[in-house]
Amino acid sequence: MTPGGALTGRWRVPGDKSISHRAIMLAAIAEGETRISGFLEGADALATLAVFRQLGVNIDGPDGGLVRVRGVGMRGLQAPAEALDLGNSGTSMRLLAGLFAGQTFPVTLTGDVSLSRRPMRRVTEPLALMGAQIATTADGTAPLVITPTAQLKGVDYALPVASAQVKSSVLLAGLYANGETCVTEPARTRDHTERMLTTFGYSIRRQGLRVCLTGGGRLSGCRLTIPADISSAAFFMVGASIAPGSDVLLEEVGINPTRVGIVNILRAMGADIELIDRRTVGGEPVADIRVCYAPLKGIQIPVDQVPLAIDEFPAIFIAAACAEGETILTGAAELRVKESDRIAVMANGLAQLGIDAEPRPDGIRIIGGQLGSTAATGAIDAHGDHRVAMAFAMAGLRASGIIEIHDCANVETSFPGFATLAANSGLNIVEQRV
Ligand SMILES: O=C(O)C1=C[C@@H](OP(=O)(O)O)[C@@H](O)[C@H](O)C1
Ligand SMILES: C=C(OP(=O)(O)O)C(=O)O
Repeated sequence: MTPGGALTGRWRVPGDKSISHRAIMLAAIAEGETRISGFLEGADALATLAVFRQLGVNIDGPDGGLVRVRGVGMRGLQAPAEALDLGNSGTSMRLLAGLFAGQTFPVTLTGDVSLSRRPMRRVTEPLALMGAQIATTADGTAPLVITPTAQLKGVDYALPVASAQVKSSVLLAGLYANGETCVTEPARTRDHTERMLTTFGYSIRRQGLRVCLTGGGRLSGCRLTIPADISSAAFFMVGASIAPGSDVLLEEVGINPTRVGIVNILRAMGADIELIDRRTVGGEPVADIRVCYAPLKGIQIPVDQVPLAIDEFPAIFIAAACAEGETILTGAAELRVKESDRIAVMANGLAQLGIDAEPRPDGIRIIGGQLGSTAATGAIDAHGDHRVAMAFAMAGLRASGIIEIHDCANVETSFPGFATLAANSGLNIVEQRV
């Protein structure tokens, strides 16, 4: 990365990762065919797709974001010949643990080094309350070995952490359980599972923070269009906000209210963001997002925005480094159990660039205004975390020297083609494969 530049132009970032996973899962167990467009052809979503092929589901594509799934119905999945490797994808492992808990065959779920370190008891414990039998390592991590149970039973579960993955895991198991399954969240988290179940014709009841469904129903294949991923758009929203002269239009981005923390937080910092032509695509609200450069100021990030921006904090920390004054994040301990410990890894990277960043158990304090004014240059270790790598790429717009980002091949998990798109939009970035 050589310093400087501005972002300009209009483009569509790849499809939403969370929605792509769910589209394949529900299409596979639906009756009839589902045609999906806008599917994310990134490693995480492809891992979910490959799993269902191993379970005997006939899937065409992806081809230019188009996927055709011939659903096998609730009871049509077949035993896989070997363990299912989910790579780097926490969403795949946690949601599939729920979906597979109610099957009649055993399944083993494995992942890469990062995924094998992440906590899985948050799903195995509520699933055990439903009668599921899932073994983890002594540390509560993958591999997950799922042994079939005669019949799952519904549960009324209060989530201890605000996690859409845990909520979704329990709801997917609930499809196979006797009676009603209810989940109550401590704070609203992304609701793509609930929306998509509705799109596939499954009845969901929501009251405030509580969502319920009754097991034993069926899903009907449908047509789905997946919006562009706001979590991928976030890097360009931050890049355009921090680089003078920037003016970008990000097309057809999902603006589900459970995902718009990045817009709310950047606006509170003074960003110039306009949501244009709001409409609904595939059961999800979308808009074109225009972002122009504007000077940012540091803020205390409202705690209620944390679940709504949970994957965007690496990018937000770069915005904070460029803002005037200090930014404080609290209530975000979950960041420590993502693909990397995003508080520690980001604090180390910011320190490497000469920025004062004080990590805390549940957040961080960042003193802004230093990027560009210090000898902001150096080698950053992304620790294999796609979002850390892309966040530091955007820092290049304001750094005073070359930034080298190491261990960043996993960018492909959520954003295939990121470096090319970023270079075409004005970032001075060169990809080197080792
Ligand atoms: O349900 C989902 O698709 C996701 C939920 C979030 O995880 P948690 O449920 O652990 O907060 C998020 O970080 C992840 O990238 C995707
Ligand atoms: C946390 C993330 O994904 P996952 O949990 O699916 O690995 C992410 O994409 O930032």
